[in-house]
Amino acid sequence: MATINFGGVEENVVTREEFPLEKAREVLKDEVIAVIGYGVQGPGQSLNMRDNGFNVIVGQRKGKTYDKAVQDGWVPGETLFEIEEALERGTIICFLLSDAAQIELWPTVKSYLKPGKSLYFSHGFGVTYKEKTGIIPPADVDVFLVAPKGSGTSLRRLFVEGKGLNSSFAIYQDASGHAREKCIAMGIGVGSGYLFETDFYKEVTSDLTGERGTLMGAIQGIFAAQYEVLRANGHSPSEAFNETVEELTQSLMPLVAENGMDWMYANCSTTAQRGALDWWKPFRDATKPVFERLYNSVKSGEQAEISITRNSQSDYREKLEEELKELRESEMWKAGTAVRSLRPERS
Ligand SMILES: NC(=O)C1=CN([C@@H]2O[C@H](COP(=O)(O)OP(=O)(O)OC[C@H]3O[C@@H](n4cnc5c(N)ncnc54)[C@H](O)[C@@H]3O)[C@@H](O)[C@H]2O)C=CC1
Ligand SMILES: CC(=O)[C@](C)(O)C(=O)O
Ligand SMILES: [Mg+2]
Ligand SMILES: [Mg+2]
Repeated sequence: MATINFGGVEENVVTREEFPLEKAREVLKDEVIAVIGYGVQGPGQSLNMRDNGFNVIVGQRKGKTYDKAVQDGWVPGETLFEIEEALERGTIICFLLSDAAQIELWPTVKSYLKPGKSLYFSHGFGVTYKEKTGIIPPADVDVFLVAPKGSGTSLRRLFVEGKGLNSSFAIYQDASGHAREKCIAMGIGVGSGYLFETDFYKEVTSDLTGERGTLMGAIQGIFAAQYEVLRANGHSPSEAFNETVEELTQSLMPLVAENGMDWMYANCSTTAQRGALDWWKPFRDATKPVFERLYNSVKSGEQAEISITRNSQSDYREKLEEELKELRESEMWKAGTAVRSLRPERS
């Protein structure tokens, strides 16, 4: 493992240089990797592994996503199966159903986990909250996770562009004595940039915090707050949207991604820099109590409970769709649709 200094703290990470694809292929050469579920992570991970030369099959119940798998080149009866058949054939079972659906399917999955097989997750959820999920793997299988730090959609896109998403990895149970190398080989296979080590509990608590926080929840909250203030003060939707979202995603965040916050600042006016440097701390102080409340709610298991209860309801998809529609049809995001359609490359 390479030891890298992350802002003063040394961490061990696995890079593609030290664990090249050929090594990953060698480690997994006798394995049949069964990707169960073809939602968001399923396609990204299975297609990347297939293109990387691994022996991959997909298990998906019939329906829209099954059809999508066929369109993506998975062949019924050869590389695409009903879930139970894929579970039977697979030696590494990648449990990539939604976290709530994993609970329902667990008894079935468990019945196929013969000694020597491996159980792979992309989230620490099921095992960490085992009192709520009932997911308790048998002692004679390897259990590990690789959690790409981003959407399965980006995992695939970046792979196709020759780039990668960073992933965390963790070993929960090493029955064979080879869990670690199998896990890292899977991480390389799915198209990770570098891999950093964690445990199931830390993965799930940081992940639930991140997606509720700056990655998804907080960002929408802060966008909405600024947009509303601008609109209340007479600014047009176009002006408010551009000054809240479009400039961030199109101009400034790519600069942050490339070289960090200070570099983005340095590429803006001194007027902007003066203001940003004065205002970031008040925003930090105002939101920190909310982040603390969020973290405590994750830590206590409350967020997992909500997620399981809500996402296990039979009409959860319709309800999610209603809430997404409310966002989509808010003035801010309708303005966004119009703004995007006017981007030169789209019009
Ligand atoms: N969405 C993402 O990009 C990310 C997801 N993860 C984790 O990866 C895992 C998979 O998540 P997603 O890809 O988002 O899942 P998803 O919500 O897209 O669902 C995956 C599949 O589950 C199937 N499914 C749902 N209910 C079922 C049932 N009762 N029986 C049989 N099949 C059923 C659906 O047909 C779908 O193909 C989760 O543990 C998630 O936390 C981790 C990182 C990012
Ligand atoms: C994309 C990702 O990593 C998330 C936000 O944690 C998720 O989809 O669960
Ligand atoms: Mg995540
Ligand atoms: Mg997540």
